[in-house]
Amino acid sequence: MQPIFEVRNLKRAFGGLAVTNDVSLSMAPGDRVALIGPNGAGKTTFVNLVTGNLVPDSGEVRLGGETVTRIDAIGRVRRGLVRSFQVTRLFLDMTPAEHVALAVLQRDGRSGRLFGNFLSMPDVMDEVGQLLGKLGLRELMHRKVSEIAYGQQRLLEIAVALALKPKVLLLDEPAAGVPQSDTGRIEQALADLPADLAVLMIEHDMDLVFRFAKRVVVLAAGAIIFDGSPSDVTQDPRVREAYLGSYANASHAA
Ligand SMILES: Nc1ncnc2c1ncn2[C@@H]1O[C@H](COP(=O)(O)OP(=O)(O)OP(=O)(O)O)[C@@H](O)[C@H]1O
Repeated sequence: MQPIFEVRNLKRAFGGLAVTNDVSLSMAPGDRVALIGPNGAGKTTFVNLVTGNLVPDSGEVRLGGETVTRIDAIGRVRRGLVRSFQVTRLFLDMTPAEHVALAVLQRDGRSGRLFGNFLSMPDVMDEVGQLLGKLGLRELMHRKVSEIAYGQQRLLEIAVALALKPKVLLLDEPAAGVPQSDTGRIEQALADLPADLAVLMIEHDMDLVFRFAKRVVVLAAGAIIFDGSPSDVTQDPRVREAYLGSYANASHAA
């Protein structure tokens, strides 16, 4: 299958430190990939380079066959490369319905109407209701974000990302900070993601990685040291040395 997403020989250094060191990666529609690696391995920097929040020193990012390396973050979102909205970027005084409605309007290029009463636009609100319903947030759609639980806020991040109709979704630790009792709902939301969506998830929780991912990519000191199946990753000596050594002593790798 043709890749929907490709990174070729991406490099970025800070000072003398090569934080992204010649990284190449490709994903096909429907892929479920976990990106793991020890603290400071360069995962966040890699995602920032991919989304257009950071500029690489060299290399290429391609989306659906088009080179997007020089296109800004908003242009990449328009082309279907979406990063999950972070809880820290949700507006506490706004409701889930408002967040998702704004994303729908932005996606459709109708953001000129942002200041209109979009809550009374039936086409928008039908979609908002459906999306929030799928994530179990329908009952809470008109509550303030500040009044809903942290796990529900994290589900709202996913709803906002899905409202943008992504082709490639980058999820940054979707279950981090969520109490154990609520992680099942996040996992269910991940399991229910559209089948043709390519998903790259950064995750420290290895149990979640093994349940979600069909493929695991390991980054260490800015370079990919493993790209293969979840069953092989634990056997790989370089991975064990770089990463899983610390995991062996804890149920959740840090
Ligand atoms: N803007 C910056 N200026 C200088 N150094 C940076 C900058 N951003 C990141 N780094 C360095 O790059 C390295 C990789 O950081 P990065 O946050 O990408 O790693 P990470 O794998 O996401 O780590 P974690 O799992 O802890 O979030 C670290 O050594 C970090 O200090």
